[in-house]
Amino acid sequence: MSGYIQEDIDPEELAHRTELASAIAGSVRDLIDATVRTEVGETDIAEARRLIAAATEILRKDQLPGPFGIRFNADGTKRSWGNAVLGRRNPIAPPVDIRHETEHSWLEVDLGPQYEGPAGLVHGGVLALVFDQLLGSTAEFQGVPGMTGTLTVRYRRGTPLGPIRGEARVDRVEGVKTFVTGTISVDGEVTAESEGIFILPRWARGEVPEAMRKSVGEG
Ligand SMILES: CCCCCCCCCC(=O)SCCNC(=O)CCNC(=O)[C@H](O)C(C)(C)COP(=O)(O)OP(=O)(O)OC[C@H]1O[C@@H](n2cnc3c(N)ncnc32)[C@H](O)[C@@H]1OP(=O)(O)O
Repeated sequence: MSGYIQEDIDPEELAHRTELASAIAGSVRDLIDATVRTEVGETDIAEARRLIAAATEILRKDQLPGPFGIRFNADGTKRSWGNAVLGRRNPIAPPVDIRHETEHSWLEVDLGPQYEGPAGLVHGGVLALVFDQLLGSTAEFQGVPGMTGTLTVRYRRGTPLGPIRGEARVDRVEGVKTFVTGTISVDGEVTAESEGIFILPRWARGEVPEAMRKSVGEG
């Protein structure tokens, strides 16, 4: 499948590139937050836009022709830097670090004002986004990966903006389908529950490419 690119980079160089990716995405994330919450007037907005346009021009000097894709080293170390949830170089991504334990996976992330839906609460679509990645990565880590076929979310109560915790585990595997369940909670109280059915697509049946099997160093 296109978009999966083997690109062996030695650890020192990779650490350096990761630092650069995180730094620029962090700056833009800060800019997004500042933009959502700014109260400055027309003159400051005009000046800010001029500086942002100048920064954009610098970044445009050398661009990929399309999306980042998923890049991996021969040892399986994976980079999903454009990913909307995990992406180290994607300012839209919170970004999330998913931790994998033997039986379950989890994440903790602070969702700020740029993820607002109802006043002061996280947008339901953002929670679905987080669930999709958390449950999908959980299936992948357990060696039963798939594309999201169906994702259901039950919103039990509003999720306040701020720190959230997500947890997920594989419930069962039926042929090419992996059923994963998860929760999002705030201060120990579950605010949303989800079930995902992850299906190993026809094109990946047979041998699952190693790059898709394990979430090693993703994001
Ligand atoms: C290997 C890749 C790892 C990547 C992990 C990244 C995690 C991130 C999660 C995502 O965001 S993925 C992006 C959002 N999802 C998609 O874009 C998926 C788009 N849909 C498809 O590609 C296909 O419809 C899909 C792979 C889900 C199923 O197509 P197939 O042609 O492989 O399914 P097939 O017809 O062979 O059916 C296999 C089984 O799945 C069932 N099935 C098919 N589509 C389903 C569906 N949508 N929901 C639930 N079950 C479904 C189907 O009934 C059948 O059940 P049984 O085995 O019991 O007979």
